[in-house]
Amino acid sequence: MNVYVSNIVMAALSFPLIAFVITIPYMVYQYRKFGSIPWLRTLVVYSFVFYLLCAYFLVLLPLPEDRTAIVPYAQTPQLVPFNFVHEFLAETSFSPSNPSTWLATLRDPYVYEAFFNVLLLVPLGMYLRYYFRRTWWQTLIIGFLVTLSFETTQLTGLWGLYEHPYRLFDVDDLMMNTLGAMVGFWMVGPAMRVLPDFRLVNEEAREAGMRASVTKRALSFLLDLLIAGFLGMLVGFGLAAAGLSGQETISVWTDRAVLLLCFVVVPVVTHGQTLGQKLLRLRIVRSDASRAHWYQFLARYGLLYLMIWAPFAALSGVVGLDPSTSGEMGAIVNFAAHNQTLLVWAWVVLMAAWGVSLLVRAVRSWRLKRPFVMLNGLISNTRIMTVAGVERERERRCVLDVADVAALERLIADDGTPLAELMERAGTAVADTVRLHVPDPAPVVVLAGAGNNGGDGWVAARALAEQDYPVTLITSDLAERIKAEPARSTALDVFADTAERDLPLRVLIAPDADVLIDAIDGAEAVVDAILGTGFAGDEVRPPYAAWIRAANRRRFEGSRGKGRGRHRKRALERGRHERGERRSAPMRAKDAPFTVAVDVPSGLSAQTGAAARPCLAADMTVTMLAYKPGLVATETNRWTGMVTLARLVDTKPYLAALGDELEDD
Ligand SMILES: NC(=O)C1=CN([C@@H]2O[C@H](COP(=O)(O)OP(=O)(O)OC[C@H]3O[C@@H](n4cnc5c(N)ncnc54)[C@H](O)[C@@H]3O)[C@@H](O)[C@H]2O)[C@H](O)CC1
Ligand SMILES: [K+]
Repeated sequence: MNVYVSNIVMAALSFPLIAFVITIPYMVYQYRKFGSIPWLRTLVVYSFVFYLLCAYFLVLLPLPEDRTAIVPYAQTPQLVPFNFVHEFLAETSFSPSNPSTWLATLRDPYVYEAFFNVLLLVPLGMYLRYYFRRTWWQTLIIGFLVTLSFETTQLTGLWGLYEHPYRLFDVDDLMMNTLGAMVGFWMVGPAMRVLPDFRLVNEEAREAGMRASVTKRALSFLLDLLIAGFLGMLVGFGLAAAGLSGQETISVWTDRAVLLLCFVVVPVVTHGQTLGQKLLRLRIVRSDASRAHWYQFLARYGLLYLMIWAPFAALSGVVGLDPSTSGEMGAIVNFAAHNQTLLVWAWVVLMAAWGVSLLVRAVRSWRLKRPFVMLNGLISNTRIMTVAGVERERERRCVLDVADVAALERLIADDGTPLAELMERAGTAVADTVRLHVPDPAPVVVLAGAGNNGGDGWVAARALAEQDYPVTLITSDLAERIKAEPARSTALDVFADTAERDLPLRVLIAPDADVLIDAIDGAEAVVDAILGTGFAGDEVRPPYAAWIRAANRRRFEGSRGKGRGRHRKRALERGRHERGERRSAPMRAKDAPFTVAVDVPSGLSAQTGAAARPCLAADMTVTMLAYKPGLVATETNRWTGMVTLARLVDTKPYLAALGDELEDD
């Protein structure tokens, strides 16, 4: 037992070293993959590393003193399966009918070693299922390979480091370890219902990763400094080889040249990325997310260099002053030389104030979730954004009026991609968004209006049902009575498909309030495909108003559970659930379904951003082809939630054509 404990203590002592080594690569990997690093993942990953360390130490330590040591019992591999059972039965006085022998059995090395061998890989099975999302057979294979790596390391005396094996290769260990991985796999199953789902954690990390956080920028800067330091070292070797190593001025200027290369030349070549930024998917752009010019990179990093270098140069100037060599500047030099302590103190205070102001701005930007802008960024009019953030910012700045979106659709259709195909892609994009936020099949309600926005909803409903999500589609009318095209033909298609392929999609036509509320109450996701760009007016007409209210009530008040239908219905009829319409934004209920609006939240004018009564509040809006003015208007994000763009096609050429067309007008 003592050996076990001391090995774990060893692991705990060496863990900080390993953590130190892996932290920068870990951060770079996470930032590249997700854009941000949730603490939960760090906890899981580092605990996993710690666990592996413990496991390997447990099977490999203690090491023999001497490379040539022969540990007798370890020399012949034990290849008989279940040998430990035979040995145990042969050597023990265990009797099932005699309780007094039970305790002794537990203390028997054959028993507790087998038990520990199972225990050893239980955590591995847990991590594999929970964090790495492996299936049972993958866990079985990985568990076996890990234990095989233990046993072969033992058999080969740490891969030849020792001349003879110093621990026994035992088939029983292989079996017990693998069993342990499987036990862990099964054990973690029930816990996964309460543990956070990492697919959602990842999704949130991706959303948060749109921001160029201070840590991410600091890390990229650190990487750049490391790269510049390394290059500087190479240049230093070069100078030494050329016999120029002693020359102070040359090395100062070569250092500056290296900095110029890393912080100005490289960004010019890469259109705004230093190597560190490239690694972390950051980019230097102008404050409006457009491409920055070379002189802006120069200004940005030149100023930073001055801000860092100048105070130190000034300080060393003051400290190095010699009053006896005073020339023309005599009076000043004399003053500085005689008041050095005072000047150094003034310098310290100034630098401290600068440091504090940096800190305050960093904390402020963190609290207010606004980007942290440094002084040199302000002056050079440059910002560091994530590559994804730049993309989004550019999309947001390319806003199309609703009429222009219609014109764009026509251009695309004329070019051979019909509206029905666009609708197919739009609906699929919405279904993909739902699947990202509700990764396992769960009830979904699709509210589909009678226009083409509703058509997108029909496609999304089918796409989700194809992935085994039980979908309830709510429509005001029979599919054949829909007037808009291609919504009508699409809806008929989906309807026929559902019956033919027996998809889990039920269609409710103009359901009464109770049925509607029950469906929404039981949903994990709601798709709002009621009204899109075709909506006009200050009021949403029935029946859609009631649908929107039901969705908002569920969002802000949570589920009322079953059996209180009449109460809910009356409350609904009295219109008491219009919190979403009030000025102050109410809190989203904890258990509210994920609500995604198709193109624009129903009741919100895509053109003006004015919210009608009622207006649906969504967690996310997937808008088609281009941003519309209403989506970027101030104060509309309480209805839209986060807005993402589904391009559907490469719109660039069409946008250019549209621009020409508009100019001609
Ligand atoms: N941009 C694209 O690439 C694509 C967009 N698509 C989707 O189509 C809608 C626009 O469809 P449209 O048929 O023009 O209009 P809507 O469906 O938004 O609405 C028409 C529908 O609404 C009713 N209505 C209007 N005002 C009111 C009101 N005040 N109260 C109640 N009802 C109202 C009207 O009677 C009609 O029935 C766009 O948003 C996209 O989602 C396509 O998928 C193709 C690709
Ligand atoms: K909508």
